[in-house]
Parts: sequence; structure tokens; C-alpha cells
Amino acid sequence: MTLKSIKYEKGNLEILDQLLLPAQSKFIQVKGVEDGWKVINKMQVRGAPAIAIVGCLSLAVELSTEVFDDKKVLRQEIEGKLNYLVSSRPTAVNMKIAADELIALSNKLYKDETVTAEVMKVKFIDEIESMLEKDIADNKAIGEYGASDILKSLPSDSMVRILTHCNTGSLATAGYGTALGVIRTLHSLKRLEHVYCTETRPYNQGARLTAYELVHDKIPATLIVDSMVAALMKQRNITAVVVGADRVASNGDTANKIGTYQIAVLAKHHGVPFYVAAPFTSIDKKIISGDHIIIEERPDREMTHVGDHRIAAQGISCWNPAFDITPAALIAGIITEKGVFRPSELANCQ
Ligand SMILES: CSC[C@H]1O[C@H](OP(=O)(O)O)[C@H](O)[C@@H]1O
Repeated sequence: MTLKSIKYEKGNLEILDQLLLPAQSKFIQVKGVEDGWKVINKMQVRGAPAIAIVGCLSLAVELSTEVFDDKKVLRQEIEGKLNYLVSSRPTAVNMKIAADELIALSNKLYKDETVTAEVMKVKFIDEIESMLEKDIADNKAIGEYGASDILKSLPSDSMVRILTHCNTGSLATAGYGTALGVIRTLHSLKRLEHVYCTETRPYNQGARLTAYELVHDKIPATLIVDSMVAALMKQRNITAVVVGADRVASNGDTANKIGTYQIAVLAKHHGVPFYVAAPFTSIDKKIISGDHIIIEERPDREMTHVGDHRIAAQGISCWNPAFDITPAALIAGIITEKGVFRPSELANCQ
């Protein structure tokens, strides 16, 4: 049974409160857009694809409780609430891309005189619901493409050792995962010797979430502290690094969890291929480079406390960017549901 972080039935949405993992596995109800914004902003649900899916499903749930007889009112409500959801977290592009596409659909349905307000609402909710299965299908394709690219230049009986950062699995998507999807596919092919996952301070997505998923799936894995990456690459024969993405610019520069950039630099130094795994819903063709990606800064408390326990001196100032930018020059390949692309190929692929 695979892990699920999102439970959805028409008119009802629940999310696994990831702030409580791994100690407590508790689902909480999301009754509408306001709840959706809050659970994303507080990082009770997180991960670029999951943010978009939960945000849009929160709107679907809200609309399903209302009756519309005026298409103009429905269209205005859709646009306003999607733009509000985009403001919940600024760096991942998935929610913005989903909002733009759904607003375009809303405008198309609004202009179609054969479509009533209620039919417009039903068609709109159907489109949002389709995101769940599409994301899982995309992740399975990412897993296949990524595994074959990593294995293609290796002896057919060799085993691989993979390093990953943050959480990119079922807890960051609708299921299976992106970088963790590549790891799951390598494991299913019986070619995965071992995974190393970083704890990923300060939210500890690796220690709390990725380790949770790897243990759940019985995948051989070892947790390391973020500062161990250089020693690991020096002492263990890491085959490849595979990480996720929150926003990939059209030149391949990639925003991902803080700490990703330094892993990419170390991978270059040690001759380890560094891959980004992300669906096309994480690629922002509207920006030319990583210089144009907004980096979210999170509250100091996420650094100074673990739960209610203070671990940093009272009064120290903190800098807590949630992401950093890895330059395209350090990326061997961008693994998507349409194939693996070198960064220089990205601008021309649809
Ligand atoms: C499926 S990629 C998820 C991506 O999102 C994470 O960030 P956060 O936990 O702050 O939402 C991290 O950057 C992952 O690579």
C-alpha cells in the first residue's frame, strides 16, 4: 500500500499534517480556500506538486458547496481565489501554472453560451480532480526516464547508490514522487544498492519525511546530516544525486530546497552526475534564468526551535531562505515525464 498525503472525494478534502510526522500520522480537513491557503503556508502540506493539487482541490471543495446561477460571479470567484492561493508560497511555480491554466479554462467556459453556470462549475471541478491521477502518471514516467538515464552507461548487472535531498516522494506529490519516484523505480528494477538522504535542516523534510517513506517502502537507506555530503562523496561511491525542484527557469537554473546548490557544487568536484527530477508543471518558461526566481524566507523559529524546544541562543539573528538556486551548468539532466533533457534543451521543448 503506497503512502498517501491527500485524501479526496467530491466535496471532501483531507491532508496528512506533515508537521506532526513521523511521530503522529493525522489527517486534517480542508473545507475551502482559506483552509487551503493556511495548510500550505504553514507547511502542513508542502512540496511543489502537492501545493498546487491541494490548493486547487480546496477551491473545488468550496465551489461544490455553492450553487451558481450567474457565470460572471462564478468566473470572478474562480479567478480571485486562485490568485489568493498563489500567494500562499512564492517560490514553487506549480500553483501559479495551475491557476493560470484554470483561469483560462474558466474564461473559455464563461464565453461558451451553450454552457450554464452549473455546468461550468462541474466541468471546472472535473478538471481540478484530473490533476490527481495526472500527477501520479507523470511521476511514474519520471521514475522510468530517470532510472534508465542513470543506468544507461553502467554495466547491466551493476547496482547504484543514490543521494537525495529534502522530500520529493508521496508526501510532496499526489503519489510515488519525483526524485523519490526515480529511487522507487530503481528499487523496483532491483538495481538500487542504497539511498542516502540528508536530514534537510531546518524543517527536516529528509529526516522526518523521506526517511519515513523509505522505511515504509523497505528501501535500503541511510540518513545523513546535511554537513556530511562531502565526506559521503569522498568515502562512498555515489552513482548519482537526484533532487526535486520548485521552479526550473527556461535555461535550466533550478530553485530547490536550501542546501541543494552546495550539494551540486560538491557533486561537480567529485565527478558525480547531478539530476533534477520535476514534472513540466514545475518548469517556468516565462523566466530566462534563476536570477528571476523569488526565494521564500521562512520564520526564524523554524531554525531556533525543534517543536517547542529552543536549540539556538535567545537573541541571535537568523537567515532562513527556504530555497537556493542551482545553476544549469551543474545539472547533468532534468528528468521530466516527457524525457530527460540537458538544461540547454529545455527552452525548446514543450
Ligand atoms: C516534488 S519536489 C518538492 C520540492 O518541494 C520542497 O520544498 P518544501 O518542502 O519547502 O515545499 C523541496 O524543495 C522539494 O524538492
